[in-house]
Amino acid sequence: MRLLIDVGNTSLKAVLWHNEQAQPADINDLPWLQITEVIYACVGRSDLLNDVLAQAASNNIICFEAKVTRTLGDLVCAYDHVANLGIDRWLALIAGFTLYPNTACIVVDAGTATTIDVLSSEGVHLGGWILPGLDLMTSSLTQNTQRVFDDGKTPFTNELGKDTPNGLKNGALVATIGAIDQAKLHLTDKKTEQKVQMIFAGGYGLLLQQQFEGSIFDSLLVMKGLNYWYELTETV
Ligand SMILES: Nc1ncnc2c1ncn2[C@@H]1O[C@H](COP(=O)(O)OP(=O)(O)O)[C@@H](O)[C@H]1O
Ligand SMILES: CC(C)(COP(=O)(O)O)[C@@H](O)C(=O)NCCC(=O)O
Ligand SMILES: [K+]
Repeated sequence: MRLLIDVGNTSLKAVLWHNEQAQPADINDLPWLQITEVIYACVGRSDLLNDVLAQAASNNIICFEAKVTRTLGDLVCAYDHVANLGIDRWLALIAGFTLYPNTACIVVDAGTATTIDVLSSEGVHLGGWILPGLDLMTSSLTQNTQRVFDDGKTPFTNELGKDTPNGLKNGALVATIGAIDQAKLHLTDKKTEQKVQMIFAGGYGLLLQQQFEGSIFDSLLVMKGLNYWYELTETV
């Protein structure tokens, strides 16, 4: 089985991949005798990987770090400086392109930051945006104002705010929804009326997905991308 690790800015996630399925992994108690390789991606603190990579080395298990490249198969990165694109964004795009071939996609990964990436049906990454995640949007306001406060229990909804906590929370949500709506404008082709698949991932992915009809939430999107990255890269 394969150990897949995704280090974000809030948390490190690990799964064991076996028979085309993911099972949760306890990073402090790994079945090293059954692990064949470690594939990892990191946009957060790389020192969080020190222990696990040292354990892999002492078990003679090979480790691969996923990196962004200009192309991967038919997928083409929008950035000129490809190394600057977050690897988690590239992996989510790899997964979107593989799971929805020949389909234009909007890929949203809503964690510490919310990233929105636009992918043409041919696999051309047209670019994207980086927004503060919902928690960062609200905390930046509560920390930099005297009177804007959160009560820790008000949910994010798309209603108009009628007190400070729901003005704050709902403002963050609708700002994010509005940005995702803007992404659609970059794919709309009146002549072909192409289908656009919206794909959500990350800690706030399910909440955002519920705002868009016909969209999907895939909590394993980045992990699937890691797996595809390895399968598409290894043979080259
Ligand atoms: N059910 C949930 N599980 C995990 N994180 C959640 C959940 N709901 C909201 N969050 C928020 O999502 C963020 C973490 O998302 P995640 O995608 O793991 O981030 P990152 O990839 O940046 O580490 C945090 O801001 C957390 O508060
Ligand atoms: C935008 C991100 C911080 C998102 O990270 P996350 O919210 O998953 O922790 C990460 O993809 C990143 O560091 N990107 C580098 C900048 C870029 O993509 O242009
Ligand atoms: K993210």
